[in-house]
Amino acid sequence: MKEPVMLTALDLDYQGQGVCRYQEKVVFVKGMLKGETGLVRITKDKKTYFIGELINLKTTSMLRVNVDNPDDLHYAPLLHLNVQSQLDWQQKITEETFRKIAKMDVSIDPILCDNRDRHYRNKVTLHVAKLDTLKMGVFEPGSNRLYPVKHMVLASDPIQKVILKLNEIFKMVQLQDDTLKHITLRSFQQKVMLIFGTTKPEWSEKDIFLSHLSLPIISSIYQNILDNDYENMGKTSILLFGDETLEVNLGNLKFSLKPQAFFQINTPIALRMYEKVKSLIKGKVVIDAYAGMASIGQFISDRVDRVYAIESNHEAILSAEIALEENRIRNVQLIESDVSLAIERYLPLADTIVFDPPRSGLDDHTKQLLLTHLVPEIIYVSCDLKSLVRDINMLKAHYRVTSVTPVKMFYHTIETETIVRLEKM
Ligand SMILES: C[S@@+](CC[C@H](N)C(=O)[O-])C[C@H]1O[C@@H](n2cnc3c(N)ncnc32)[C@H](O)[C@@H]1O
Repeated sequence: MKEPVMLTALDLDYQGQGVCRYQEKVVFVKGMLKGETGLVRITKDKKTYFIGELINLKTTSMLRVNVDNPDDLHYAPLLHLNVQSQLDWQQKITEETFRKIAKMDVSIDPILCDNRDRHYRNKVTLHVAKLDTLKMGVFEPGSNRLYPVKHMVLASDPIQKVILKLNEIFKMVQLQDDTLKHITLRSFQQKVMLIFGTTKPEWSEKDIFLSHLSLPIISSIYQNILDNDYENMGKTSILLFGDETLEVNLGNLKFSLKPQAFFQINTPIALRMYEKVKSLIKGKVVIDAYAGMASIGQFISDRVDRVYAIESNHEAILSAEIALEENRIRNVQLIESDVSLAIERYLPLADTIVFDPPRSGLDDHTKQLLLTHLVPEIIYVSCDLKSLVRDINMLKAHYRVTSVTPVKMFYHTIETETIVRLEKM
């Protein structure tokens, strides 16, 4: 459709897009907030809905805040919405998702949040693509167009310093070797672990980076060999410089992170989330499933008799072993396995199971088992509302939801984190 049309957004959907109506169909428009009117070009007709592109706004919402660099919206798509409205939006989409997918009216607890909405990310992955020379930036979700990143408002200060340095290198040297695909930066306090993701071990421009990256805040540099095109991290990591691990603290606990070990990206909020999980648990023998470095298992270990922590990533298990030793925790047993393979053996031993799966949620085998071997209590921590509610929809025949707590882990983005407690009926 060539001629732009004037539309008003009636709502803000779960992907942070304005929801308008045109010719009896819904139009999703990125960048529009509820109540705003603007000139929109319909770019795609998808049978049941349209996709529109905002040309300009005629009226703006009181909830809108000024964004200095519009390119930041590619990785922080809610940056133009004030923070209180982001919290309200997350509460609302949590309630709606339960209603739409599971046909459940649940009462939602107040969202767990703090007042640090910028520079909170302790981990950032930037992508590298070859244009005339190599460029470093972010991809717009769902596209392979790279937007160069100079300053990242969500990244921690030390990560930001290293991004600036990397930009200088990209500008100074006309890099050509597209073996380099990703750059991941992890930080804690003033230390940064830098991980170059390459398609193969031979990488001709490695020494250029090593000779220019002499910042005191960089405590380690790794090269990680990618196993495929769609994951940011492969199984093999080669230490090029510095310490093997990045030392981090979570409350009184210490962890030594290896490049692939999962760690929550917003440390103060993660601490509040773990405190909440701990306060919900009533059982004494707990399975920590999808355990990472068994951070939840270790955090709750002083309140329970025994924890079985199940995790499939070998580096995460190695990091967990070191942490258990350092933290002098004796009642957490690590099980290196896929959850779907180990769950059958451990489920009959436990009275609580904590799930914290990746975005895809629980596998069918695990869900079937939960319906035949009823466990008294399930705490489900999830970074994906849809898979969480889809799984609860299946479990609701035998479990009742007793609390739902949204967590503001990812300010200015459409990512959500939620804790749900279920108990056997
Ligand atoms: C969202 S993280 C949660 C980690 C941990 N609970 C925390 O708070 O740090 C999910 C973890 O599940 C692991 N994982 C993914 N698929 C798995 C599977 N099928 N079986 C066991 N672990 C898995 C990942 O390696 C990752 O460490």
